[in-house]
Amino acid sequence: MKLAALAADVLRLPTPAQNPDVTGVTHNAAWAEPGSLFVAVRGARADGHSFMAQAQERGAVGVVGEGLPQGMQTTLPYLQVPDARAALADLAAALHGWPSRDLKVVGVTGTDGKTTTSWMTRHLLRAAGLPTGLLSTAGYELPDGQLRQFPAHFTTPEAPQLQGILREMVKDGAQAAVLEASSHALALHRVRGVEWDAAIWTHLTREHLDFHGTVEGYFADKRRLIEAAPFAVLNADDPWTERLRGVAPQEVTYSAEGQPADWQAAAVQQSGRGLQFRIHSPLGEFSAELPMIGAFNVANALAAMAAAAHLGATAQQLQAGLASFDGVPGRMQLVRGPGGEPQPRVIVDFAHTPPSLEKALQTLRATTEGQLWVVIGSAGGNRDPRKRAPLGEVAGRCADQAIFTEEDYRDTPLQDILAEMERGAREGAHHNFRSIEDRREAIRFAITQAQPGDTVLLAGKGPEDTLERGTESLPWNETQEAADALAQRSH
Ligand SMILES: CC(=O)N[C@H]1[C@@H](OP(=O)(O)OP(=O)(O)OC[C@H]2O[C@@H](n3ccc(=O)[nH]c3=O)[C@H](O)[C@@H]2O)O[C@H](CO)[C@@H](O)[C@@H]1O[C@H](C)C(=O)N[C@@H](C)C(=O)N[C@H](CCC(=O)O)C(=O)O
Ligand SMILES: Nc1ncnc2c1ncn2[C@@H]1O[C@H](COP(=O)(O)OP(=O)(O)OP(=O)(O)O)[C@@H](O)[C@H]1O
Repeated sequence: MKLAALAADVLRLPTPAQNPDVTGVTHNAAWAEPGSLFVAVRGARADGHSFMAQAQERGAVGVVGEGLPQGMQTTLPYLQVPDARAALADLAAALHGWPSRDLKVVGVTGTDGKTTTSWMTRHLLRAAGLPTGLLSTAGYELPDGQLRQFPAHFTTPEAPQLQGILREMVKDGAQAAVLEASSHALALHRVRGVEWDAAIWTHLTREHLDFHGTVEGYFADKRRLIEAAPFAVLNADDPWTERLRGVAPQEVTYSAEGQPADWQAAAVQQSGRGLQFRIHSPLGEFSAELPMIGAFNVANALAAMAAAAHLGATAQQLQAGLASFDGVPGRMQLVRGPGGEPQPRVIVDFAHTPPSLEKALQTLRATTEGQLWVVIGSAGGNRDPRKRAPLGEVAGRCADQAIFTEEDYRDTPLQDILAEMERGAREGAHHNFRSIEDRREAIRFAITQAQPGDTVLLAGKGPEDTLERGTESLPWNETQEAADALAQRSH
């Protein structure tokens, strides 16, 4: 597009004196390419104007900003706007041809549950026959379902990356997209320029006050998603929902806790294999099976179903979709075994701090009839060495059997890490542990020794695809390792 057209049509500015062709837009000078427009953002740490020269060297053909700081100049055409981040988002959407207009877009916001609900929604939409893309903390997916990563990883990336990914989804045949919208993204206009079809609200608790200042500020930023959407899916169990009612032109509510709502869950049962419950909904009453752990996932499922139903999914499709949901990679992920004989339950989770390990083990304890096993290591290199002993203590205290093993020890002697974990367990007067250096062997040991009725938690690696051993980086797939060990058990 020509700079003059962007100035007039997108930024509502007078025609600039020079009129180069613009092929893209970026806020990061290091990412500028020949033909880029560089948006100089005044941030908390830097003023983007300091990087105009770098952007120009890389081929930028113009600069957009809120005004040149005193003493700074550029030979590039300079477009002055009232809000640089808003301009960045509008330009990105325009240069990518407003890809969200070609998609049914569902946004998900809230303090917890965004990633899980996004994954579930995209799975339900696919189960209903809609090729669907996904953008979440765990990466992004085109309709082919393969998880991809992008540089400078965010939950919600800056507008140029986000609009580029939406365009890629459209090119690959997506008809729908699910986007996790973080509060930072909403505050910093990263999702401005996305035309939503539905917005999901999970719930709100105190978080990120360093950035948003107050809970009110945090709420106001998150509320922006509901303000921008034509249809809202609101959590009747969350007190903040009272202040969201009537904000979107259309809305439905959901409740997993017996509140009056359009989508309700009743008779919730948790077992080792997942959740069972009844659903009362505008599509009728039906039963659901969800192979996930954690009662909060009932609420996430209701939200995902309400959004998918709005986009056309039927009750049957929702029911089948929930039953076949594989969870989010590496987040309390239930590993599917070979079937047939009873097996211990095996879970892969990325918990790698003492509090998250404790929470994961407590959650699993509630549905474990037999013994609870944990396989856990602690990273080396420049990673915090002070958590090693507390991890050992938590594992010893909260599990019946703890196996300490390697986890990306890098250049730190593995023996030192294991000795610290053992010390933590011993000082807590726990002696139910053993160390097995090789992670594969440790996993096989736990899974082959565990009995049906036991649970084995493989903690720390989650969805990571490498294992760092000294200077070596080995390909790694924890879920596959677990599935292989389960298969070996049944031979
Ligand atoms: C609080 C926040 O989100 N800040 C983001 C914001 O920073 P900022 O406005 O202070 O920008 P800055 O670093 O001062 O830089 C100003 C401008 O100069 C540019 N610059 C800067 C340096 C340079 O060498 N070259 C250059 O061009 C920058 O690209 C930027 O446009 O814009 C930057 C550029 O995109 C982001 O890197 C930065 O993310 C920081 C690193 C961050 O940690 N963000 C996290 C908190 C975040 O966004 N998290 C949420 C999820 C939160 C959750 O729910 O857990 C997310 O969506 O990922
Ligand atoms: N609906 C919910 N209500 C309360 N807690 C939840 C809910 N859903 C998930 N959680 C908890 O929050 C943790 C993170 O879930 P999830 O990854 O889905 O959230 P998130 O909002 O995407 O957070 P992040 O962006 O940090 O990944 C889960 O492991 C679980 O403990």
